Amino acid sequence: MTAAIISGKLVSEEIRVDIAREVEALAERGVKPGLAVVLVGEDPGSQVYVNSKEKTCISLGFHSVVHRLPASTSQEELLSLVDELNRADEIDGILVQLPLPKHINEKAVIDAISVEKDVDGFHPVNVGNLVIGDDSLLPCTPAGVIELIKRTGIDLSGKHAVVIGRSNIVGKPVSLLLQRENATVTMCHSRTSNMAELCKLADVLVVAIGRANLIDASYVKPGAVVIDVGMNRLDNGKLAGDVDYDSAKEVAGHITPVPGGVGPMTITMLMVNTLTAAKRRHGLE
Ligand SMILES: Nc1nc2c(c(=O)[nH]1)N[C@@H](CN(C=O)c1ccc(C(=O)N[C@@H](CCC(=O)O)C(=O)O)cc1)CN2
Repeated sequence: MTAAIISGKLVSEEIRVDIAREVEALAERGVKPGLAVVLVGEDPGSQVYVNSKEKTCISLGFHSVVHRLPASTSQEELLSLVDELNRADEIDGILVQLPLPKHINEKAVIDAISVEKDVDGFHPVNVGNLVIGDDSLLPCTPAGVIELIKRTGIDLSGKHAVVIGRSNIVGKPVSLLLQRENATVTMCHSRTSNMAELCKLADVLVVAIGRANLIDASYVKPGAVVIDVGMNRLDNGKLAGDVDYDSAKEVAGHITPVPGGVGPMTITMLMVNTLTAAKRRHGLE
């Protein structure tokens, strides 16, 4: 049996309809959610993602500001812009596109963003709140992963989830969010010796390891939900996930494609966070 495809594109469209409706309701109360995106340098991938964020903001009726700065921008100049955006009344969310040029300390920049406007969910206070289970702005890709699993209708409670990858922006937060849903979570990484054996036990397998097509059917328990967070650009220019889709889909129950799976959810959850931040700032949540 071939797996059901979990389309991040379709789920994104559904969520965006709800967001647009909420934006209309907020407009009646004189509130327009505002997102500021800061891009430093000319990385082609980042330019595409930032353009897409700007377009999505506009299509949803958000106030959108994009600061495109040269690669030569100093850390002080960037911190001064963040400070300005922290104080700007029309801005509810701030996102500094990563990666930043090497001469800028990413942590210093993330730490400078106001916790309430940190729509990336990367600020240490938001990360800490995620760890202790308090309300916080959640990192967009991990939040998108959970949303995609929930929309399969499968209850995560009591399920065994295996997460491959322990990065701060995907693996660790995904594992915390899965635990929040009462899943039993196993973390695998590059030093895990019996990875295939552990993956084979997973009801839900989330792969964020950054190696194209590494996970094939031999890692997948029959009927499992397979979520591929990988985005690897191949020499032929094509995008490949970390999961060998054609092989894994023959064994999995549900699977996300790349492109069109987790990727589109990253921007959608950013819009959800911006809406949440706007409602909170205006006491409307
Ligand atoms: N400050 C941040 N920087 C970065 C983040 C982030 O969440 N915050 N994530 C990534 C890039 N990213 C958003 O910024 C992002 C990546 C991919 C997609 C997406 O829709 N991908 C498509 C394929 C697009 C393509 O062909 O290249 C898909 O998977 O279908 C959206 C957003 C790093 N930086």
